[in-house]
Amino acid sequence: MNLREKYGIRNDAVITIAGTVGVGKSTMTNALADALNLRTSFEKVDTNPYLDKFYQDFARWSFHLQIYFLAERFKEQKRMFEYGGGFIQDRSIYEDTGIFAKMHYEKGTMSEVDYETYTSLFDAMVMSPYFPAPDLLIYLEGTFDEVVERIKERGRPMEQQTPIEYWKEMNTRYENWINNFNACPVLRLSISEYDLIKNESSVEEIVKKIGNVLNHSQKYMKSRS
Ligand SMILES: Nc1ncnc2c1ncn2[C@@H]1O[C@H](COP(=O)(O)OP(=O)(O)O)[C@@H](O)[C@H]1O
Ligand SMILES: Nc1ncnc2c1ncn2[C@H]1C[C@H](O)[C@@H](COP(=O)(O)O)O1
Repeated sequence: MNLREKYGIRNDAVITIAGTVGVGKSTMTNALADALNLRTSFEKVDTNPYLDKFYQDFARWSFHLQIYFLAERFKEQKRMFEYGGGFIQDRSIYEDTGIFAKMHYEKGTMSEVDYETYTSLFDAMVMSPYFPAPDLLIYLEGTFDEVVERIKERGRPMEQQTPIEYWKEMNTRYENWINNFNACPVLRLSISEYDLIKNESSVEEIVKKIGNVLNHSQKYMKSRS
């Protein structure tokens, strides 16, 4: 019996991994997809035509970047829908609007009219049938120092040049955002409690927690019967 069956997790489950930049979402996505034998849905960073430019000039590129991310996430959402689920997703669409677009608007690096255009497009897309909420959102949390250390260690040049205040602001926003998030069940994991790199077997503990939350979720149980 594999881990997914052992902990009663369905093969059409959609689990999204949320958390601030560098906290370990991609690493977790890969580890869980392997352990549960589910597909992955990643946000592509290397082929993003706006990301580098955006980090050099937020005000000039923030709208373009948000529209690009929205289009990419919509395509991924459609792909997951067409497969009938069975995915681990690296970052939720809820973070684009709830964290990034909002932060740039409130900090003055996205204009009001651009923000309104973006949010109306977002609302129209997210209310479509391609957007059922995921079965579970796993929120990865770490201290600010741990996260900054990981951003440094990963070494993406555009992120190294970004002032530390940007990551601090994002961290604070994430804490508020997750405390108010209610679109689907949430499992919070502290990154100091596991180490997927040095201790591969720690993934089973996480799968067990996922099974517990999913099997207590009404929506999940209802669609099972
Ligand atoms: N469990 C972990 N223990 C130690 N380092 C980790 C762990 N998960 C991720 N990392 C490291 O932290 C950095 C950021 O991880 P990544 O998965 O790319 O984050 P994200 O997708 O959230 O931006 C990478 O250098 C990665 O190797
Ligand atoms: N919606 C977004 N707006 C601005 N920047 C974003 C958005 N989504 C992702 N990003 C950035 C943050 C990182 O530099 C890369 C990849 O994110 P990561 O958390 O490392 O997977 O894209």
